[in-house]
Amino acid sequence: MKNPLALIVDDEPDILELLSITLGRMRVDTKEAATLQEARQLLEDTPFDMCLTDLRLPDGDGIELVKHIQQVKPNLPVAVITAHGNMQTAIEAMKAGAFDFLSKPIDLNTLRDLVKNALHLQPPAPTTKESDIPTGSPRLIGSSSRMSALRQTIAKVSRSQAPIHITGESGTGKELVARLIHALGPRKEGPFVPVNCGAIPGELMESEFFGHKKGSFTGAIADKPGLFQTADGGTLFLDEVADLPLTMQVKLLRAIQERAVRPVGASKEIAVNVRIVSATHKDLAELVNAGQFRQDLFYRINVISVTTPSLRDRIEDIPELAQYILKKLSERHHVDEPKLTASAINGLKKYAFPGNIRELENILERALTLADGHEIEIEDLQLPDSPMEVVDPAALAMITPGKRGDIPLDMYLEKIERDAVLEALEFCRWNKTQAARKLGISFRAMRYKLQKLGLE
Ligand SMILES: Nc1ncnc2c1ncn2[C@@H]1O[C@H](COP(=O)(O)OP(=O)(O)OP(=O)(O)O)[C@@H](O)[C@H]1O
Repeated sequence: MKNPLALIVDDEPDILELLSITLGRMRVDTKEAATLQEARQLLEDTPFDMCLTDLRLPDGDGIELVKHIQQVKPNLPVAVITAHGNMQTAIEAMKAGAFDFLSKPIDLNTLRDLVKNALHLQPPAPTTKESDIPTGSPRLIGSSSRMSALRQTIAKVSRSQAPIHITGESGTGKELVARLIHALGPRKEGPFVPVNCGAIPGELMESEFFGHKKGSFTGAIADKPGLFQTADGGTLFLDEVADLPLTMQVKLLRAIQERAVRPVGASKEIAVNVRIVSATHKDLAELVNAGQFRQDLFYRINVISVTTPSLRDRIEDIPELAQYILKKLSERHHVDEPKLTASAINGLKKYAFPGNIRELENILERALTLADGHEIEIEDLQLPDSPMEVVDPAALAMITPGKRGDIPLDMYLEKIERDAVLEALEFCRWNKTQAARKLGISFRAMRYKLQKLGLE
């Protein structure tokens, strides 16, 4: 089999030599160019598998070459070599289409990882096809133009190593998108490690992220690897990144920039090779303006941004999504898959879905238990008239468990749910994570309930 071929562009002969020897040992052949002009010429008549370019070249800027490659060979993975600590240009290059960067002085392990990643990159797909998605990965349902555009973005960004920030309302599929980006990229054999930044108690945060040495604090009975080490070779998904306290934001930025972490109580740093994907339903730029999120970290994690559309913005996807969810639910509950009547579908299309697809899942799960027969009627959906309306507190106070009287079932159940949630929150001094645990529900489900009940 023929060796892969890399184009290496630098005007420093020592660096070219270092690159060609290292790549040669990995059985990757190289062709060298010392200027932009030479690189452009070689690209015209040689089919390369990857390109590695310095940013400062005698006749121009390496970013120009990145842009040129995006135009003439958009499928060719290109990485840039930057001066030490020059994160700004590294970010600029990734925004222009570079899949990764390497800082000087060149660390050979990082170089080898980068080359392996480049050569593993899948042939590009204009859209993510079912066949590209490894079995067991979640599916992204919806044929609307918004979803087709999202699929194309996922296919494109999954090939890059650049940090991705996903924004979108609650329940719109941000974690699902993060999982797909991982599953379609060169790190798919590595771990995908999701972490809910809002759910880790402040005092444990450093040790959770970076690990700790035995005896470094009371309760540290053994060495423990942190999330960065667990995600080594794969993707670390920072969900609800806006909830990170400022002190932790500084430490995180350092770990991302240095590509190394120091476990609590350890004297040495450990190198980690992790791709960062983050998400939040909050407006990070606004939090930066308000001084609640560090601008430097914002720039570092938001190199490429992806937005998940709300369900209201893609109503046409509701029938397909609803049927897909019903199929999953019926399999899980071992019942026949029911069909939605036309009026049920109409009802769903008119509903505002503040909790998006997660709310659709909850509505359908409840409907599946309520419906008798093979059809789900609009009544089985129990759609609230005004989803986010906060119920009159005086009316709610009249409701006591066990005495429903003439009170509509929905309102009655909501009151009981609200009381249970409030009781747990008060018991746990409004610590949502502990309250969720006490109620036996996930943190996500808790957040959804708080929003639904107007308690946030
Ligand atoms: N396009 C889609 N097709 C199929 N299922 C979807 C789609 N989008 C979201 N889901 C499902 O909806 C649920 C919520 O998605 P997910 O947890 O990814 O949302 P999220 O935006 O990360 O929510 P949050 O902001 O609350 O963390 C999951 O069960 C997910 O599988």
